[in-house]
Amino acid sequence: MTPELNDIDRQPVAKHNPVIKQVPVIDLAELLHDSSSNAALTAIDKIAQACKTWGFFQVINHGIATTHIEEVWKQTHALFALPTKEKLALMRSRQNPWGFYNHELTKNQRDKKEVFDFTLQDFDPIYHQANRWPRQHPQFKATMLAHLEACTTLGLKLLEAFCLGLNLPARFLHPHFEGTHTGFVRLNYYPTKDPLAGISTDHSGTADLGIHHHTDAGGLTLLLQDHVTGLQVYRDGLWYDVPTVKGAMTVNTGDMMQVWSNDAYQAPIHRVLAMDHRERYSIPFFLNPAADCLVAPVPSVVDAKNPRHYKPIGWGDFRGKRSDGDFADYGAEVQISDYRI
Ligand SMILES: O=C(O)CCC(=O)C(=O)O
Ligand SMILES: [Fe+2]
Repeated sequence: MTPELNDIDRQPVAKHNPVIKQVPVIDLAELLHDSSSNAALTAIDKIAQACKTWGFFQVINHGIATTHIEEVWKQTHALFALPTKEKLALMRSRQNPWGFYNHELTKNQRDKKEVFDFTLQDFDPIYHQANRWPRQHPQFKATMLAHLEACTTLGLKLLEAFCLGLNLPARFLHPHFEGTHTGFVRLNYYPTKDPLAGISTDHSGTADLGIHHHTDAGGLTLLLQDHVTGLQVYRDGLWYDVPTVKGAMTVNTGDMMQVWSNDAYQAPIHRVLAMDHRERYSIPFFLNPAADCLVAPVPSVVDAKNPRHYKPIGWGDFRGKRSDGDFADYGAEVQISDYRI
């Protein structure tokens, strides 16, 4: 499929970078310790404000141990350093999206990256498939599953702040997630060389970006970035760099949060530049609702002046279609705009 001529990815990069000043770095210490304290209320306010503007913010003192994060990075580097043949043995398929992939598409264009995806062990109510794990690194599986769990705990805490910011009870959305969520972790590797160089394949379209522009499909995303910049967010016709902050996790809202909030919160359009000089790694965790969840604007955020903007979206179906589009070109990728009233 030919990309649209007027592609968002061809818009200019901002000369000044207000993201650095405006995407807040929010200290979660008080929120995690005593969510009714004044400092926690300030943090909740900042989170809601960020969700209504850039859709991005960074969190520090997020409760995930530095030693754990270091181990996650170590295992991530080791995975992508495996010989190509061994990575290809972990390759995902259309039926089973878990494992390695080196020619992922975003909006039907090939990304210059390699990825490795996994979900909860023995719980996959959308695809009913098993995780793939590398035999060569026995510690990998335990480290990664611990990471999924740590991110889930933090993600559910942030979900409370997201709800409070919409004047909903803190745990209003929890029934769609707790014990039933379909979240997953992705390891991203952006090499300087095209990952398909030297591999014979019919997927040879140019990969001119690390990830082409997209919004994340689910509730919210918790991202570990390494020290190499490359992530950019799109706003009003311009692209802005999202800085890397040592020890922080970068958070952004996803499509389902935009739908629940009836557009009060924005799922930001973002992308990653192609790495030409320095390789880059990142590790997003996508907190996604239960497979059978029907996502629709929350009644209390809708009124006569601000009617419902979306028809209900069956999460399992939406996610399945998005993952198909990542795998291969099956026509236009599904978007929440397809459900707009
Ligand atoms: O690599 C990054 O910083 C962002 C990755 C991302 O947007 C994604 O995997 O959806
Ligand atoms: Fe993303």
